[in-house]
Amino acid sequence: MEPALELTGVGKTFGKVRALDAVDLTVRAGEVHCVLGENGAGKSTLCNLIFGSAVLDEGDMRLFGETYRPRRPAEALGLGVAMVHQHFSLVPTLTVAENLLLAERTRLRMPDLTGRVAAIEAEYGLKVDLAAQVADLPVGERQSVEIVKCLLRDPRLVLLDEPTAVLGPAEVEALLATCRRIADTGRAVVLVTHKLGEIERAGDAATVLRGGRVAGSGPLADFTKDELVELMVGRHLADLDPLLVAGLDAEAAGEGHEVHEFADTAEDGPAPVVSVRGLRVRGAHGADVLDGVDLDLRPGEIVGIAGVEGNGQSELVAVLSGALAPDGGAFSLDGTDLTKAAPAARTAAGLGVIPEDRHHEGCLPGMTVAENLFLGRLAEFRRFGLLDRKAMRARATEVIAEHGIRASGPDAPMRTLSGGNQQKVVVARELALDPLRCLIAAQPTRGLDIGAVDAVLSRVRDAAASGAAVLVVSSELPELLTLCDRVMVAYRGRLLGPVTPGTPGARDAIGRLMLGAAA
Ligand SMILES: Nc1ncnc2c1ncn2[C@@H]1O[C@H](COP(=O)(O)OP(=O)(O)OP(=O)(O)O)[C@@H](O)[C@H]1O
Repeated sequence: MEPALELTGVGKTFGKVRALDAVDLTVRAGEVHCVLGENGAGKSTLCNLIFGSAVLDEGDMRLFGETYRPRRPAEALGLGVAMVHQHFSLVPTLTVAENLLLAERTRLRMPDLTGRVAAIEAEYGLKVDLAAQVADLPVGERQSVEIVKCLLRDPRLVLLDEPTAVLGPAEVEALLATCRRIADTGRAVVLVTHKLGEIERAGDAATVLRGGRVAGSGPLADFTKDELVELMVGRHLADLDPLLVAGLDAEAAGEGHEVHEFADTAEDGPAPVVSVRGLRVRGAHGADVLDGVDLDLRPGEIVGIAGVEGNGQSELVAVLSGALAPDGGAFSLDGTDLTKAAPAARTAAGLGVIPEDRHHEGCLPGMTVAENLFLGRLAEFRRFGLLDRKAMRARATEVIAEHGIRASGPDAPMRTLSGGNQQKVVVARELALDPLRCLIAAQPTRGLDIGAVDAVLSRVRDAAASGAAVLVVSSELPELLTLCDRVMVAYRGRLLGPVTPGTPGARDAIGRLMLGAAA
C-alpha cells in the first residue's frame, strides 16, 4: 500500500525539553500503525504535530505524497486527517446529534445526519443514540460518538491517542475491531497505546519512541513482545511483575498469587481501619447510584473493586474522598467519623486518594510539579511563617528521581508534563502521606507505561505491607487479580462478592458478578 503519511527528520522542542528528535515515520494506507513508548516519550506530541495542534520545528511531513504542514487542526481536517483525543471533546449537556452537528467541517443538517450515521453504524458496527444526552452515556458510548464524529468527516488518516485508556474490556475489543475496519477501507490508522495485548490484536506495524527518538519501527511481525518492552522501557518482561506480565496475554493472571488471609469477620481479624456503613447516593433520575454499601478495610489489606463503569464505583470513591456528599450512611477511619469531613481533614487523618480524574481533581495544572507533589502538605516546608521554596524544590527533585517522573525539573508547570507523568506525580504525592492509614486508588495505573505500572503495583504493595488499608478501583482485571487480597464487584450501586484471587475460576467468578449473577 502507498504511504499515507511520511515524516522525515521531525523535531519539536518545548523550552528545555526536546520532545521529538529526528523522527522518521511511514504509515501506509490500509494499516493500523501503533505508536508506543514510555511516558513522556513524545507520542502525544507526535499526534499533535500531525493534527496541527502543534507545529514542528524542523523536518518534513508528506500526506499521500503531498507536502503537509498543518498550522491548525482545521487545516488538518480539511486535508482528511482526523483525531480522537485522550480526553473527550463532547459537550455533555447537548445531545449526541447536536454534538455531531456542531463538529467542525461536517457541514451536516439533521436529515442528512441520520442517514450518514446509519451508514457509519452499518459499516463499522458502531452504535450511537442520536437523541441521548451525552452526559447520560457511559464512557464506551461516548467514545463511539467521538469516533462517529471523526468518521463523519470522511478522513483519510485517523489518529487515536490512547483511546482505550478509559474503556472496559468489552469496549476495548469493540474499539480495536473498529480500528481494523477503518484500516480495511483503505484508510490509515495511527493508534497510540501502552497495552501490548491491544497492539497484537489490532496492529500491523509499530513505531516505538524513546526519549523523543525512534527506538524501532517496522511490521509488528518483526518484533517479539519482549523486544517491544525493551524498546519501550529498556527492561525485559522477565524483570517485570510476573503476574502483570501473565495478564498481558493469558487468562492466568492471579493464579499462584499469594493472598494474605484476612478473616471475614471483624471479631477474628484486626479491627478495620476503614468502616463504610450503608452508603447511599441518589442519582439524577431518582435511582440510587450507591445503594447501601457496606465495606471494611483492615490494616495491610488490599481490596479491589471491579465492575463495568457506571455501577457506582466512581461515586463510592467520590464519597470517600469528600468530593461528593452521600444521601445516607457513614464512613469512618480509625474510628473517626469522616462522612462529612472536608478533604483536608481526611488527608490529616491519613487518607490518601488517587482520584480517577487527575485533570479535575488530582492536580493543579497551573502550579509547579513541586507544588503539586506537596499539595496539602506545604506547611512541612514553612520556616518562620514563610515557604522554604529551596527545601521544597530539593525534596521534589528527590521524589522526581525516585518515581522516574519525566519533567524538566521541580519548577516545571504541571500542565507541561505528559499525561502519564502527571499521573506519576499524583501517585507519588498520595503514597508519601505520613501517616498513610488508608489509600484509595481509582484507576491508579491508567495512562502509565508498563515499567511505571510495575513500579506503582510494588509501591501499593509496600504501602499495605507498612500497615495501610488499600482500596483499588480498577477496570484492569489482571491488575486487581495481581494486587488484591479480595475483589468485590460493583453492580448497580451495590458491592457483590468477595472473590479471592488465586483461587481457581476467580476471573470467571468476577465476570459473572459483573453481569449481576450470584457468585
Ligand atoms: N506544552 C508543553 N510544554 C513543555 N513541555 C511539553 C509540552 N508538551 C509536551 N511537553 C514535554 O514533551 C515530552 C513529550 O510529551 P508527550 O505528551 O508527547 O509524551 P507521551 O509519550 O504522549 O507521554 P504519555 O504516555 O505520558 O502520555 C514530555 O517530556 C513533556 O513534558
